[in-house]
Amino acid sequence: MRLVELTGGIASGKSTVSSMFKHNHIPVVDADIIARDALKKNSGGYKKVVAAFGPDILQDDGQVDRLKLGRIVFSDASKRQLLNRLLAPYISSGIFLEIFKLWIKGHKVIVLDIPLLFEAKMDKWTKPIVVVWVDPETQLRRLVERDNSTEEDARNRINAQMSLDLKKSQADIVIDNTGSRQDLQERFSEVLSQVKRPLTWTEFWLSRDGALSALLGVIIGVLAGKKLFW
Ligand SMILES: CC(C)(COP(=O)(O)OP(=O)(O)OC[C@H]1O[C@@H](n2cnc3c(N)ncnc32)[C@H](O)[C@@H]1O)[C@@H](O)C(=O)NCCC(=O)NCCS
Ligand SMILES: Nc1ncnc2c1ncn2[C@@H]1O[C@H](COP(=O)(O)OP(=O)(O)OP(=O)(O)O)[C@@H](O)[C@H]1O
Repeated sequence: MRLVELTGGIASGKSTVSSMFKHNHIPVVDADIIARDALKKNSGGYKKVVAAFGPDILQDDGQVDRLKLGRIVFSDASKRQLLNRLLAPYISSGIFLEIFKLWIKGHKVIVLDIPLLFEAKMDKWTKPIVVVWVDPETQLRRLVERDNSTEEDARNRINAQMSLDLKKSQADIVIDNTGSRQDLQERFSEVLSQVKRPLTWTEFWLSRDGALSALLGVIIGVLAGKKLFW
């Protein structure tokens, strides 16, 4: 099994690239969706976060007001660390469960869309690491336009993450998404062929079919050994 990491900065274009993978029938595990589930009303993460941040972060319907919580954590590093610490176990177990479900189905290449891969030190488990990079001005402009947010809120969110240049320096593959969508599509086609190249032996043994072949090999070996000795 090949675990391809797709990461980058906020609004650098990860979701846009992950849609391209899905269009090419490669499954994507989206950590943002798992993190959203971890904050849904009455979930374990929700209870811990409400206990720590107080009922002021709730909407009238009892759900977490994400905009409000975002304003709090993206302008205060210690509160952000607290939120990360409370949700981390739910997010990592959610990611693991999704990978396991896809493994059971026999998928050999799985893309993990994890924005905070490096910050969470999860980068040792995936290969290759694909970083979607944009220049800082484009990132700020796209973030403000997409979220209809103030420039100050957008800057706070960008500054809450490790610098995109540092992430780029640790990538196996860089997708520069500063240009047009057409440029991105062309670069994506090159990346797709790298991601879909044949599995290495190690990747094969880690896939469901590889594990079943190994198990079958062991069973045959044991049976053959018994026949020889009895
Ligand atoms: C603070 C929250 C409620 C704000 O929700 P909101 O709907 O406004 O944003 P959303 O969840 O869509 O995140 C958008 C982007 O913000 C960035 N981001 C999210 N959480 C963080 C964080 N703790 N630190 C730095 N950047 C973050 C990511 O690039 C993400 O793609 C939410 O982001 C959250 O619960 N964050 C903590 C969980 C987490 O770490 N999520 C990232 C999964 S790896
Ligand atoms: N090459 C491009 N040209 C113009 N707009 C783009 C391009 N790529 C992405 N966008 C737009 O930029 C915005 C950010 O992209 P996207 O949502 O894919 O980023 P992201 O990295 O997934 O963000 P987040 O970290 O918040 O999840 C979106 O509105 C998207 O439509």
